This record gives sequence, C-alpha cells and structure tokens, in this order.
Amino acid sequence: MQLQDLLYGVTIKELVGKTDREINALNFDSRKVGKDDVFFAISGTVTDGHQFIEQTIAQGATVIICENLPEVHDFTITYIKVDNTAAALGIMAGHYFGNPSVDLKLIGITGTNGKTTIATLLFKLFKDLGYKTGLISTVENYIHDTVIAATHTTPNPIALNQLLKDMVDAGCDYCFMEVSSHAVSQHRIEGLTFSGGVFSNLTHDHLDFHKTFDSYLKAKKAFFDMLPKTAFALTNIDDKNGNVMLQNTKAHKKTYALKQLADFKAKIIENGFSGLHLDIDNEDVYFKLIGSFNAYNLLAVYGTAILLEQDRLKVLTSLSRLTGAEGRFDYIVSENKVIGIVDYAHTPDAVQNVLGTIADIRKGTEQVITVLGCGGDRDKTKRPIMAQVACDWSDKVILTSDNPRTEDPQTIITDMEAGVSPTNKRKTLSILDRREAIKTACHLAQHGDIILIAGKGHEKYQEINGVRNHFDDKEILLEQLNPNS
Ligand SMILES: CC(=O)N[C@H]1[C@@H](OP(=O)(O)OP(=O)(O)OC[C@H]2O[C@@H](n3ccc(=O)[nH]c3=O)[C@H](O)[C@@H]2O)O[C@H](CO)[C@@H](O)[C@@H]1O[C@H](C)C(=O)N[C@@H](C)C(=O)N[C@H](CCC(=O)O)C(=O)O
Ligand SMILES: Nc1ncnc2c1ncn2[C@@H]1O[C@H](COP(=O)(O)OP(=O)(O)OP(=O)(O)O)[C@@H](O)[C@H]1O
Ligand SMILES: N[C@H](CCC[C@H](N)C(=O)O)C(=O)O
Ligand SMILES: [Mg+2]
Repeated sequence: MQLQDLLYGVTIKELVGKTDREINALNFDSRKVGKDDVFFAISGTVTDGHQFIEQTIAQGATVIICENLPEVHDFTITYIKVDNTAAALGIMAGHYFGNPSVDLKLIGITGTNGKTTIATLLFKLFKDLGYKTGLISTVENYIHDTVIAATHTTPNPIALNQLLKDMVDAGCDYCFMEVSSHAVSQHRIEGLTFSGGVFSNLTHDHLDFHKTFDSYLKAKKAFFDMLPKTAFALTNIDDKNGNVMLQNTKAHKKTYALKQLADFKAKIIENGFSGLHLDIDNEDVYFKLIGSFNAYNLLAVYGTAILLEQDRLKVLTSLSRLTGAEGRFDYIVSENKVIGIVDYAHTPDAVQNVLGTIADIRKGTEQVITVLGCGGDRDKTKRPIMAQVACDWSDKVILTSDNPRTEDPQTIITDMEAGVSPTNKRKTLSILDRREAIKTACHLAQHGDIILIAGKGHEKYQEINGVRNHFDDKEILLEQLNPNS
C-alpha cells in the first residue's frame, strides 16, 4: 500500500521526504514496529511516543507521523508533522482498512451508564430481525456469531477499523458500538462514518481522566458534533444534558423520554422482579429486563430501531423476548429464597439506580445487603460518594476491594469509608478480600433477603498489580447460595 493513499483528510503541517512509498503496517506502539511500518508518535497519559522515534527507525520504520519533528532527520525516512497524531491515526487507519465504516450502518452509543446494555440489546434485536450484525462493547465484540475478546470499551483505531473490516467482509449490515469518553478524547473514533448516535445519560465518572465535569460533557458532545447530516442523533431529554448533545450536531435530532414529550415516549406501568411492563409509543409490552433505568435503555433501543426503519411491531415483539447484557442486574434465587444480584454499577449514579430499583420492587420486610468496592487507578472522587449512596439505600453494606490495580486496596477502602456518615457507620463492615466479603453477605442473608454485589458485573478477573486473577462474582454467589446444586 502507498503512503500517499492514506493521507486524504489529514492536515499536514510539514512534510520531509516522499509520500510515494510502499508501506507495510501502521503502529502506535514502538515495541511492535517492523520493516517499512508507519510509526505514530502519540503523547499519552504516561509517556510521550516521540521519544521512541529513533528506535522505531532502527527497527525498520520508514514513515514517522508526529507533532514535533526530530531535530536530526534521516533522509531515507518520511516525516509528517501534524496537529494531532492520534487524530491522524484514526483517519489513516480508516483508509488502510478501506474505510469499512462506510460499508455498513455504524451506530455509536455514548453516555455514562447504559452503553453496553443498549448496544447489546440492539445487536441481539437486529440479529433476531434477520440481519448480519456486529457488536463492539465492554464485555465482548461480535462479528455476527463469532465472538472476539474485548480489551477496551472502544478499541484503538487500528483494532477498531480491523474489526469493522472483518464485519464488512463477513457481510454485516449493521454494527452497534459503545463510544467511551476516553475514545472521543483520544480520537479513537476519528475518521469513522456513523449512521447514528445515541446518548443515554451523563453522571459522575472518569474525572481522574477528564478533570472536570464540563470537559467530560464536552467529550460526549464532540461525538455528536462529528455526526454527518445523513445520520440521526437520538438523545435522552430527561437527562439534564440530553439537549446539550444536540446543540451543534448536523445530524437529524431525535429525542426519547419517560417524563416529558419526545419523539419516542414510554411509561412504566409495572416494574418487578419478573420484568418491566411498559406503555411504549402507545403499545402495551412486557419486557424481561428489570429496573426503571432499563425502561430508558429499552426506549433508546426502540427509537434507534425505528430510526433505522424497522417495523415497530416486529421490533417490540423481539425486544420483549430479549434478556440484557451479562452482569447487568443478573440475579439468582437460592433455595432459601435469598435473591443474589450481580450488577456492574461502578458509578454513584449507577449504584443509586440499581438500589433504587431494588427499593421499588422489594416487599419491604427483607434486608438489602450490598457488597461494594471501587477500582484502583480510577476516579478517586467517586469512592466516598458510592459508599454513602450504598449506605443510604441498604440495610447492611460490606465495603471491599474491586480491581485494586496498582493501588493499595486498604487505601481505597479508607477513601470509601470517608463518605460514610456517623449514623451509617453501624451498618457497614469492611472486608478487604472480595471473596470473603461475598461469603459474609451470604451468611448474613436470611429467608427473602436481597444481596447486591456491585461493581464488577461480567468481569471474570480481579486485577492486582498488573496481574488478572480469575474472579467471578456470580460464580461465588452461586457457590454460596446454592451449595448443593
Ligand atoms: C488512560 C487511557 O485511556 N490510556 C490509553 C492510552 O494509553 P496512554 O495514553 O496512557 O499511553 P502511554 O502509555 O502514555 O503511551 C503513549 C504512547 O507511547 C506509546 N509507547 C509507549 C511505551 C513504549 O515503550 N513505546 C511506545 O510506543 C504508546 O503505544 C502510546 O501510543 O492509549 C492506549 C492505546 O490505545 C490504551 O491502551 C490506554 O488504555 C488503558 C490501558 C486504559 O486502561 N484505558 C481505560 C481507562 C479506557 O480507555 N477506558 C474506556 C472506558 C471507560 C468507560 O467508559 O468506562 C475504554 O474505552 O475502554
Ligand atoms: N440507562 C441507565 N441509567 C442509569 N444507570 C444504568 C443505565 N443502564 C444501566 N445502568 C447501570 O449502570 C451499570 C452499567 O451499565 P452498562 O454496562 O450498560 O453501562 P456502560 O455505559 O456500558 O458502562 P461502562 O462505561 O463501564 O462500559 C449497570 O450495571 C446498571 O447498574
Ligand atoms: N470501564 C470502567 C470499568 C470499571 C469497572 C470497575 N470494576 C473498576 O475496575 O473500576 C473503567 O475502566 O473505569
Ligand atoms: Mg460499557
């Protein structure tokens, strides 16, 4: 492939060397660079890729894309100076893989909570409607029936365009993908052509990375700003930032809401452990998903399907049969009628929503026991708030470890404890070992009680100092609640 064929749409500030040269692969990690590769020097959160330029040339790189040209040039090499290397990578990765996002209908879902649920439901729905479909999500990626492990919610531009190309080659008509705020800020979606964008909600998360709520909001909005005018932009206007997403978009503006007039509306008729009963666009429908927040997710899915010109009755019939994503309000009932719920709630808002849902559907006499931890190397400001919310909405709370990553797990628990008010202190226990914490919750639970294990959902590991050990909340819960089955 010729370098010059990859440069369309890239704003070049300075060029040293020729562009009519054959290149091999694109790479942003010096450790993977080989002969005739293009190396993208990206300034990241930990290191600056520019320091590896010389090393990659020694490994065989012939093209360097960077924001600062090195002082000494090697005249056999092509150097291209750009404003933003990560953005150039997005555009060039698209060209390298033949711009696959143009050849299928790509729908992006963004927001703090609900992305995986909405994307997964859309994937299942469109498969059920008979389409070849792809999914890019936190839990796993799919090329129709083939599962591909996920490392990020939104992969890097090379992995992302490779996945989309594989979907196009497999004949996929649609791809539903989560768009994380990190991905927008780091230009992982640069150069993609979306047919639609969906916004779920915006609450407290990732302030370690984005620093302020305003810049987090702007990252989400930037996704809607890049949609073409042929696309639709579907937003939740019950969320106070829902309208902000539409402010500068060129796409067709569409809204959904439970509490006010909108293009797509629903009303909760009943919300119980057996599912949701909704009036959705004047049709009475039962769904298997539990919790009022899932009424929003279902409505977002319904709205998207209608905007993609699907038959509304077929959509509702299929949706009513679907189950949600793994580890999202995933529950089992023991012989002793203890209800154990595994949920991926890892933000204050999500913890409140899931406990609020439990409060809505519980009978009132049973105890709610919550087991909760917070991830290491992630937003520290959410820790005390999550602990306080858990205490406000539960009868007992066991504070424990989530993925400590490189942090001391006890320090994380201490950060959480700081949010527990003196009156709530008597309800809490701190148990460092998550397995022990879950076991204790199961021992404390009596007939009819409800246990919520929050934070890790589908995750099958616990990450401690860079090592991922097998760990599965649901497996432990099953082991403890049904020891003989
Ligand atoms: C904070 C963050 O998002 N980091 C991502 C980022 O890495 P970084 O900016 O820290 O990179 P860096 O280590 O500073 O290195 C800078 C550059 O030098 C290069 N380098 C580095 C070392 C070397 O020896 N040689 C070399 O060339 C790196 O490849 C990189 O291009 O770019 C990397 C490559 O794309 C990502 O793998 C990495 O994700 C890390 C692992 C991560 O944990 N990300 C999480 C926070 C994340 O992205 N999460 C969101 C979901 C969040 C949500 O909504 O819940 C997601 O989309 O998954
Ligand atoms: N629409 C919603 N509003 C509020 N909370 C929600 C909503 N949907 C799901 N949740 C809660 O948030 C948790 C995460 O849901 P989900 O995985 O669908 O979100 P996500 O946006 O993909 O999260 P992540 O950014 O971590 O990938 C769920 O386990 C549930 O507790
Ligand atoms: N995508 C989120 C997941 C958080 C899940 C929680 N279990 C944790 O490890 O903090 C993140 O990377 O921040
Ligand atoms: Mg997700």
